[in-house]
Parts: sequence; C-alpha cells; structure tokens
Amino acid sequence: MNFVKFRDVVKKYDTILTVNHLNFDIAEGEVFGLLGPNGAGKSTTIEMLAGLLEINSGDITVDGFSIRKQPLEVKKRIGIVPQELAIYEGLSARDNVTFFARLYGLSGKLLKERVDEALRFVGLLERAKDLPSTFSGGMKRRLNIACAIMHRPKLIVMDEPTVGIDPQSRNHILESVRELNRLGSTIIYTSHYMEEIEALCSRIGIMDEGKLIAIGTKEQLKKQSGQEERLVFEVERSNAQALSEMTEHPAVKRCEEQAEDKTIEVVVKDSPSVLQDLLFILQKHGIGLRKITRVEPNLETLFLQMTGRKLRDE
Ligand SMILES: Nc1ncnc2c1ncn2[C@@H]1O[C@H](COP(=O)(O)OP(=O)(O)OP(=O)(O)O)[C@@H](O)[C@H]1O
Repeated sequence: MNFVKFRDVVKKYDTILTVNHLNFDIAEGEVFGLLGPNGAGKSTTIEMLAGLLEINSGDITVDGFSIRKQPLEVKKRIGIVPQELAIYEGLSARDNVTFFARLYGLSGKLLKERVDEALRFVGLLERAKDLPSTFSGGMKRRLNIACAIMHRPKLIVMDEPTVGIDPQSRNHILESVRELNRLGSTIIYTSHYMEEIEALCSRIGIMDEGKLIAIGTKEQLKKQSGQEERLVFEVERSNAQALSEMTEHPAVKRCEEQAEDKTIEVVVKDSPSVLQDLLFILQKHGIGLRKITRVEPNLETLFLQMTGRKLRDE
C-alpha cells in the first residue's frame, strides 16, 4: 500500500516555484531517500508533509489522511527530525523528550516508559539528567531524534540529520535509521550526501530546482544513467595476446588499453567472478600489476547527466 502520496504539490515563494508539481508515492516499510543539492526544495517538501508549511496547491496524504483536511491525523503518525535542532538548551535531555511527549498527549507511566525508550535508543539514557549545552553536536542531533520518535510514529522524517557531526555520531544515526525501519517505521531521509542515501535507502527520489527528476531503486537509477561497471588494471607493460584473451572472456563486454597510462579498462557484466580469470590471464603472460580499481556507476554521474551540474559544489 502506498503510505505517503504526493499529488501535484506546489509551493511558491513570490513567483518562484520552490516545489514544482511533485507527484510520487512511498510504500509502507520503505526507507525512502530524497537526494538533491542545497536549495533543491527538500526541506520545503518535508515541511509541507509535516504540516509546518502551507501547500499552495495539490495535497499530501499519509496513511490515507490529507495534510490539508486532516492535519492532526497526519501529525499523530509522523515524527519529524528537523534540519535545525529543535531542542531546548535550558532543559535536561529527559525534560526535552518529556516536553515533546506531552505535546503528543502521552502522560503518566507510559510517558516515562517512552521517554526512557527513546533516550536509550539514541544512546543518551546515561546522560538523561544533563543539559544539551554539555553535549557534542552529534549528541544534540541524537537528542533531536529522541524528541521525534518517542510516540513510536509510523512515519519518521529526517531532514539532513548528519550535517556537520563527528563520524561516530553519524554512524550511530545511520544505524538508528536502520533499526527504526526494522522496528516497523517507514522512513523519509533527505540528504545531499549521495553515499548516505545509497547506503540507507531502498528507493531514492532525486530532486533539483523543485522538481523530482528521477525516482527508483539504486539499481534502476544506475541503469538509467546507462553506465556500466568497469575494472581498471594498472599494468607494468602491455601485451597484445593478454588483451585479446581478456576481450574474449564471456563476462567481458569491452576491453580497452590506454597505452600511455599503462592501463587496461574492462567493462564487465559481473566483476566478482571475472576478476580471478582476468588476473590469471595477466599472470600467465608475466604482466606485473600495480593496481586494480573497480569503478561502479553512481548517482552523482546520473545527476550530472540529467542537470549538467554536480550534486555538490566542491
Ligand atoms: N521563506 C522563504 N522565502 C523565500 N524563499 C525561500 C524560503 N524558504 C526557502 N526558500 C527557497 O526555496 C529554495 C528551496 O529551499 P529548501 O530549503 O527547501 O532546499 P533544500 O533542498 O532543503 O536545501 P538545503 O539542503 O540547503 O536545506 C531555496 O532556493 C530557498 O532559498
């Protein structure tokens, strides 16, 4: 069943279409990645879904409820982890989560249980009494997550939750996304980091200038880019016989020698099985090997092809 539906969603600032007729669905149980450069319209989309920003036209439904007509039903089902930290520096970690739990109508024993559960989940139970001002940036981000999940929402929306944090907290957050999904929540995760989206998400939407320019599984998107997997061998010398034997291997689609760089580039169908065979051919002809690189198709290249620009400014 399609759990989240975007139907012709438009958001304008003055005359600029910040979100330009979005139409896509997210199934229950998915980890859906929204990938796009800064300013693509990801946060605007998320804020409309969470009912924090008015939609100009179109509608978004969650679990069959319209954000325009039944916003409270939608909000009950969503936990939103905003890009900007939404925690109170003057309240302890526990009091922060408790504050949000009360907003969701939790009270008494259940409230305490859920607050503890959320703090434990993000690895902050031991620091529950401490003020966020004593926390690292990553710990604050984790507290931000605890505040969004204590009511066990069916849909968790995370807007760039790993920007500017240390690698340990980053890994902790990525692992908690997987765990929340295993526990049954559907996840929407926005990022401009291609690697994160690739590692986490079962399906990906690529946004640019307010439009969804591509959608599909990683494999579908990579296929769409028309790229192929390549193995690049840096060799000590070239040998025509070896090259010809490599070309004739049934799992090799193309094989080209770049004589000036002393490299052989091989486009393959299935690298694990063919690699051994190709190494054997080089060895048989006494060709020393300096380096092998495996070049996989990636979403960055797809983005570049579709927009003529890089996903991230370097
Ligand atoms: N309140 C506003 N008034 C006018 N323009 C706005 C407003 N909020 C956002 N925008 C513009 O809308 C566009 C999309 O912004 P948005 O924050 O949704 O992008 P994003 O993909 O989330 O990027 P980032 O990763 O930088 O957050 C940007 O050009 C931004 O300047």
